[in-house]
Amino acid sequence: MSPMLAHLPRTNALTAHVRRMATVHGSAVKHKSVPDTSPAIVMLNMGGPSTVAETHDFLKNLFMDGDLIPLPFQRVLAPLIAKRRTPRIEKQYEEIGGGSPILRYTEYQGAGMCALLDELHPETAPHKAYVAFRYANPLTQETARRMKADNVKRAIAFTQYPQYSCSTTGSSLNELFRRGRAGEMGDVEWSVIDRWGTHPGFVEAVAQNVEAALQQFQPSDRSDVVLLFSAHSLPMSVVNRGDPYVLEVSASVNAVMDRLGHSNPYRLVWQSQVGPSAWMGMQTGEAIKGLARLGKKQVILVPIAFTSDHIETLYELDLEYMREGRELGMDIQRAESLNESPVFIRALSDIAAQHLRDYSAGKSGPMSVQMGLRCPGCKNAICGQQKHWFARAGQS
Ligand SMILES: C=CC1=C(C)c2cc3[nH]c(cc4nc(cc5[nH]c(cc1n2)c(C)c5CCC(=O)O)C(CCC(=O)O)=C4C)c(C)c3C=C
Ligand code: FES
Ligand SMILES: [Fe+2]
Repeated sequence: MSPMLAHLPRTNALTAHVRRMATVHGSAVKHKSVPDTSPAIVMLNMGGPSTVAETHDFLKNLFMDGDLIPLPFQRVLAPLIAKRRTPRIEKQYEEIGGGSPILRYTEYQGAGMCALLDELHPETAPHKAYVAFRYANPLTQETARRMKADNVKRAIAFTQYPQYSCSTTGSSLNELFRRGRAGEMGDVEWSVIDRWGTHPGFVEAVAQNVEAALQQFQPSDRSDVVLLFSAHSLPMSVVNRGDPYVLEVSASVNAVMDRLGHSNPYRLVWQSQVGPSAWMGMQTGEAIKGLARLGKKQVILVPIAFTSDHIETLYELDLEYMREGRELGMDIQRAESLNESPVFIRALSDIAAQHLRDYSAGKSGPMSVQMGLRCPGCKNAICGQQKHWFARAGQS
C-alpha cells in the first residue's frame, strides 16, 4: 500500500464511522453545525431516478439540457423524446432494483469524505457536503436554495466525474454559474475541483477492484485475462469540437495499468450510445463479441468513468453484455464500482484537502489551468461566461 493510504481506516471501521457521523437531511449530508468560514463541498453529478416513478422527470431534465444534447426546438422536442423513452428506461430501473443508487452512494461518499477531511484539514473543519445533481433530486436549484438558507459563504464545486467533459462536468458548472449569477445562493466565494482522473488514490481504488476481480480466475489463467475498461461514450460531434474527455479517460486507464504493472492485456472501449448519430468507439458490446470470435474468452469489464453503480453498470454491463458474453461461452466478470470503497473515499478527502491547502496558500487559483481553456470548437457562449465567473472566484 502506498504511504498516502497508510492511515486509511479499514472498511468496517470507516463504514461505522460514516454511519455515525452522517445524518442525511435532504440534499445536505449534515454532521455538525457549520461556522461561516467552513467551506461547503458541493458534489456535482448527473444524478439518477432514485425511484422508478422519477424516471420521466429525470429523462425530461436530461433531454432539456442543451449542453448535453443540443436539439432544435429543445423545449418542444425534449418532453416528447423523454415521454417516448420513459417506459423502456423505467423497465431497466425496475430490473436493477427499483431505481438508481447514485444518490445513496454520493451521500455515503460525501459523509465519509467530510469525516476524513475534518482530520486532514482541521483549519476549515467541520466540513459539510451538499449534493447538486443536474437531472434528478436534489437538483442544483434546490441545493442553491439550501446553501443560501445555511448562509454558506465559501464553497468548493467538486465534480464527481473523474474525467472532464463539457457534456458532464461542464454542464453542471454551467448550471451552477446560472444559479450563482441569478443570486440564488447568495454571496459565495467559489473554487472548483474540476478533474482528478489520474489521482493516485482514485487509481489505487480502481486497481484494487480489478485485482479482486482477477481473483475469480484460476491462478494459471490470470495473466491472460483481458481487461476491458468501459466508459460512457461521447458523440463524435463532441469529441471533434475538442472535448478533453477521451484524452482524460485514456490517461486514467494508462495510470491504472501502470499501477497494475501492465500485468494483463487491455483495451479501452465505449458504452451507452444513444440515438443514430456517430459516437466514440469501439462499442463495449461489439468488443465482447470480437474477443469471443478471437478465442479470448476470459474478460473483466472495468467501469472507469463513474464513481458508483448506475443503470450502465447494473443493467447494460451486468444484465446485457455479461449475459451475451456468457452465451458466447465466455468467462466474463465485472470489477466492482467504487461505491463504498474506503480507498476511494480517502482519495476524495485527499483531493479536497490538497485543494484547500493550495488555494489558501495562493499556490493555485479557484480552478485548474486546464479548465480555463474552452474547446477550440466551442460555440456555447455560456461556457465562456462560466469560466470567467469561476476564475473571478465566483463573485456574483
Ligand atoms: C462520464 C459519464 C457520462 C458521460 C460522458 C455521458 C454523456 C452523455 N450521455 C448522454 C445521454 C444519456 N445518458 C443517460 C444516462 C446516463 N449517463 C451517464 C453518464 C455519462 N453520460 C450515467 C451514469 C447515466 C445513468 C444514470 C443512472 O442510472 O444513475 C441517459 C438516460 C438513459 C437512457 O435514456 O438511455 C441518456 C439519454 C449523452 C447524449 C451524452 C453526451 C453528450
Ligand atoms: S463545449 Fe467545451 S468549452 Fe464549450
Ligand atoms: Fe449519459
